[in-house]
Amino acid sequence: MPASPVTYTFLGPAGTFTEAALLQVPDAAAAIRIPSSNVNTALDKVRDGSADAAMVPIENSVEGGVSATLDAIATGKELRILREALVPISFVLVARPGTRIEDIRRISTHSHAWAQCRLWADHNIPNAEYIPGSSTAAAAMGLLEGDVHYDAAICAPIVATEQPGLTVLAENIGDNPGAVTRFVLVGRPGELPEPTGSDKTTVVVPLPEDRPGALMEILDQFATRGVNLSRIESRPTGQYLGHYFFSIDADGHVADARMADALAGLHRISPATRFVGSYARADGHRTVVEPHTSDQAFRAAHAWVKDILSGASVVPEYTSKASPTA
Ligand SMILES: O=C(O)C(=O)C[C@]1(C(=O)O)C=C[C@@H](O)C=C1
Repeated sequence: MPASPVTYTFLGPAGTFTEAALLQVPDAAAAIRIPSSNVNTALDKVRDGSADAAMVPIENSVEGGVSATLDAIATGKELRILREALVPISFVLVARPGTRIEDIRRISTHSHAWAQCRLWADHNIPNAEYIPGSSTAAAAMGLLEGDVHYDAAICAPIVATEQPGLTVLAENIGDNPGAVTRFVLVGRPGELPEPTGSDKTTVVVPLPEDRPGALMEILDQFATRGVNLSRIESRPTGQYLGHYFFSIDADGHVADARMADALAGLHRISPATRFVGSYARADGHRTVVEPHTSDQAFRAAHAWVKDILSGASVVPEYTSKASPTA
């Protein structure tokens, strides 16, 4: 990324959970921040150079993967995930002053937010019709603009705090109190973030067709090299029925020998495999490395093969003692 000025875009407007994620990036508060109305627009701004990076949601602990993001980074001009951010999610119900819960006939919010408040809504506003919104904050701000056909919105508490024109009718209405959404900062290909020992690598692997055991082969590339997976999802490519790609997060950095070897294996099986990034984990968990999959073990193994090719003696001592023919 250029030194300065940095331009970030994010799923907006101000007050979204995505903006909260962006503000975790150390230089974001002082940078130029441009809201985008959806994930595709945000990523296109990165592709065409009008933004240096975009913060977008990728995974929710209740709802799972954010399809719009998974699909957008799997296709089109290549992008790279540069870092991740975790945001604890809690929702409030807001309306214009004077509205009572029993008055609500129509309610708007982002589809992921709605999915996380469904039980609460079933119990408390069972007859309210859901109107999809482009984000939680956009739904709330719509109430202030007046030109909307809904009476209430579900959004982050900060929107209600900063907008005196909104009344909070209910707090903590999420069905899962511990809900967390994972966001990623996406930029253009360039220098990779340094390995930290607590990293994640994201790849997109199109499933080879008409090949029995192809998925098993893909998983095996990670398993035999001791690489743990933290997320794997299949998504349709959109080309035709039955054509899928896998979006995978694996523990470790492409600079780690075992990860590089696993990715090379994926490329052999599925040459259209897309590397989406190696970046520091937000939770700081260190990658567990078995001794036989360490960088040192890979170096020793490669040196051994090199010796074989050069004609050097490569018989380990214990074999010569154990074998009567040695
Ligand atoms: O609408 C927002 O505030 C967003 O940042 C989007 C989003 C999402 O896509 O999941 C982010 C976190 C919440 O889970 C709900 C909505």
